[in-house]
Parts: sequence; structure tokens; C-alpha cells
Amino acid sequence: MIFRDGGGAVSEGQAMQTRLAIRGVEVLKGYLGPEAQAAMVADIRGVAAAAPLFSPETRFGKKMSVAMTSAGKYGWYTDRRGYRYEPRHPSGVAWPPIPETVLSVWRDLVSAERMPDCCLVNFYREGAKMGLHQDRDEADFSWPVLSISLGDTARFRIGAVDRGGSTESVWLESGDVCVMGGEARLVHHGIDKVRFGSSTLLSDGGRINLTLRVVD
Ligand SMILES: O=C(O)CCC(=O)C(=O)O
Ligand SMILES: [Fe+2]
Repeated sequence: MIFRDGGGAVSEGQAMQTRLAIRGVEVLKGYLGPEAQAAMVADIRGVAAAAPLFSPETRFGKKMSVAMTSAGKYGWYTDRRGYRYEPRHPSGVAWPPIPETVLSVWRDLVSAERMPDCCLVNFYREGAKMGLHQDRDEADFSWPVLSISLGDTARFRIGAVDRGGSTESVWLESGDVCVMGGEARLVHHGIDKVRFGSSTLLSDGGRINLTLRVVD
């Protein structure tokens, strides 16, 4: 594990890092430095070229404001039939493999033996957001969910495992990584808003979130 608490000396090429815990969700601020972020974006552009972004409908028939695609054995998908994992992109092609730059974050923070089955790619254009929800379409909640933020800053809201009640929020910036595991594996969470144009990582603005999960 290469994460280090903030304030200490960091070697060349590594970003300054701070660690927060909010409702059991670990937030590793500045985990990825600018070069690592740029390399990951290039890899994600490759994923989106092979498996184009689409905006699915929720099970209630409402089109999501976030555009998405996936890499890995499965892709996350939703339509009126409900939330689920699919072995193929809606066009029929297999999902491309999860890029090595992304897997290496999982290896360093979660496991070197068991790789994630899905890397969901969420793309937030201007005005896109994601309502409070739980990640619960997976078979084994003992594996954490790891999420990587790239591009524009977003307000991440975190509630409790049960519905309702108070929430807290944290601003996620480009290069931040969140780990939702243990007691926090099933907390409600969502993206309230994105400060469009706050980062220069993506030339046309927007935010990419990568969510890595073990599915089977
Ligand atoms: O965009 C984010 O940071 C959160 C994404 C998320 O919660 C999800 O895809 O399940
Ligand atoms: Fe989620």
C-alpha cells in the first residue's frame, strides 16, 4: 500500500495525500497525482471507444443524467427490468478489459489476489448528478467498493445504511479515491452536484468516476 497520511514528504511523481473517514467511508484525498490521472483518462478514453457511453433508464423509467459504460467481466446496467450486471455492452460487444492503471489502485488498496469484475465508468456532463442509493447488486458485500474521481470536483453525499436520516458530504477532487468497505459497504451515497469546469484534466470539462466492484 503506497498511501501515506498527508503532511509527510512525498517522493517525486506522487501527490500530497490526506486521509479522511466519513461515516466509515475512507476518502484518500490526492491519491493520484496529475500524471497518473492523465494516464488513466487516456485508458478510459480507450474503454469508451470500444464500449461507447450510454445513459440508461432507471427501473422507474427515468433516463439517468450520468452517461456510463463499463470494463471488465461485467458491466453495470439498468432499464425497466431493474439494476443488474450484464456480460455485454448494449451493442452486443464484450466489455473491454479493465485497464492496468486502474487495477493497480485496487491492488494497492484492496487485494492483490482478487481483481474486481466490473469497472463502472460514470461520466458527468454539465448538470449531471446521481441520487442517493446503495451499491447492492453484488453477491458478496465483504469486498469493498473502490471509487476513483477524475476531472471536475463533485459533492459526494453520504448517509447511513438505513434509508433516511442525516447525511454528510465531502468534495471529491480529481485524483481522490474512496473505499466503501466493512460497515460502510452498504451506506447510501450519491453525487449532489459537480462544479462544472473546476478541473482542467478533461479539455471539455466534466467528471469521470470509476467504481470498481467484485460482482460474483
Ligand atoms: O460518481 C460517484 O462518485 C459515485 C458513483 C456511484 O455511486 C455508483 O456508480 O454507484
Ligand atoms: Fe454507488
